[in-house]
Amino acid sequence: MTVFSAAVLQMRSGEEPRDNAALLERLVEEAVRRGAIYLQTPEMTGMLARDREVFNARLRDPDEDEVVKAARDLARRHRVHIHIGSVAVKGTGDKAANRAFVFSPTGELLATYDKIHMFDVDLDHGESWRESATYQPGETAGLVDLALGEGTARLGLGICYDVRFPQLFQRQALAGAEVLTAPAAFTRQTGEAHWHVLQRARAIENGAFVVSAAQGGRHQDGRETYGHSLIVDPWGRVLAEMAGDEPGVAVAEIDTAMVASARKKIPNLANARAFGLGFSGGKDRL
Ligand SMILES: O=C(O)CNC(=O)[C@H](CS)NC(=O)CCC(=O)C(=O)O
Repeated sequence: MTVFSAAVLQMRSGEEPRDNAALLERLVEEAVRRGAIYLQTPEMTGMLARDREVFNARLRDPDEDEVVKAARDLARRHRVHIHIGSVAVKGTGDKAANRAFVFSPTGELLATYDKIHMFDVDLDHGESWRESATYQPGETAGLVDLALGEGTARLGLGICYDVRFPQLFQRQALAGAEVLTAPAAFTRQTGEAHWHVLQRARAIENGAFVVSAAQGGRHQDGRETYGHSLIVDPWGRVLAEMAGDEPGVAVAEIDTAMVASARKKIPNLANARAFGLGFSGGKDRL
C-alpha cells in the first residue's frame, strides 16, 4: 500500500518529435512542481503523423527515438517515474509498434507494452482508421510494480482503444493491478460519446484507479482528439480532469488502500460466475 501524487500530461503532439519533446519537458516540469512522482503522457506522445512519408521518415528504433530518450533523461533529472503512454517505434518486422515505456527515477526502463487491440473502425462523417495497416499488435499484457512513496503500486498497462476491452483490465486486476491505465488519442466524436463512461466503468468494475492521459485538440496532421485526461478512483469518482483539449497537467493523490476498501465493499471480482456457464433455452451451440 502506498500514497503518491500522479499527474496526467495532456498533449497536442504534432509531426515533429523535437517539438513534442519540448512540450513534454515543459509539462514534466509543471507536474514535478506540483508534487507528482508518477507522470503519464498520452498515446503517440512522440508524433502524430497521418502522412505515411512523414511517419516513415521520423520512425526510429526505440533506443534512437528522441522522445523516448527525452523521457528517460527527464525521469532521471527530476527523480520521478515517467510512463510514456506510447510512441511509434520500429518493430521487428515491416510494421511499427505502438509502444508504452515506463522509466524509473534513475532512468531505468522498467517496462514496455505494445498495444494489443488495433483501432480498425469506420466512424461517422467518413472518419476511418486502419491501425493494423501500420502497427503490429502486441501479444502480451502489461503489468509493472512501481516503488512509489513509502510503498509500491502495481500498474496495468493499456493504450487507448484497449479501454474498450474489459477482459484485459479484469485480468490485470485479478493479477493484482491497483492502477489501470489507458493513455489515449481518442477521436473527438468517440470521446464525446464514450470517453468518461469507459474510463469510469473500468475503475468501478475492477475496484481500481484508472489514470489516462489524453491527446487533445486540432493536431498538425489535421486530426482532432478529445482531451479530458482523467484520474478516476476505485469508486468511480473523477479525482482530476483536464477540462477541455488544451495541453496541460492534472494532478491527484492516489492512496492504494482505497483499492482494498472498494473491493471489500463490492467483491464483484471474487463473485464472478458468468464465464463457463451455459445459456438457457438450448442456446449453448449458438
Ligand atoms: O495511428 C496513429 O497515428 C496513432 N494511433 C491512434 O491514434 C489510435 C489508433 S488510430 N487511436 C485510437 O486507438 C483511438 C481509439 C478511439 O478513439 C476509440 O476507441 O474510440
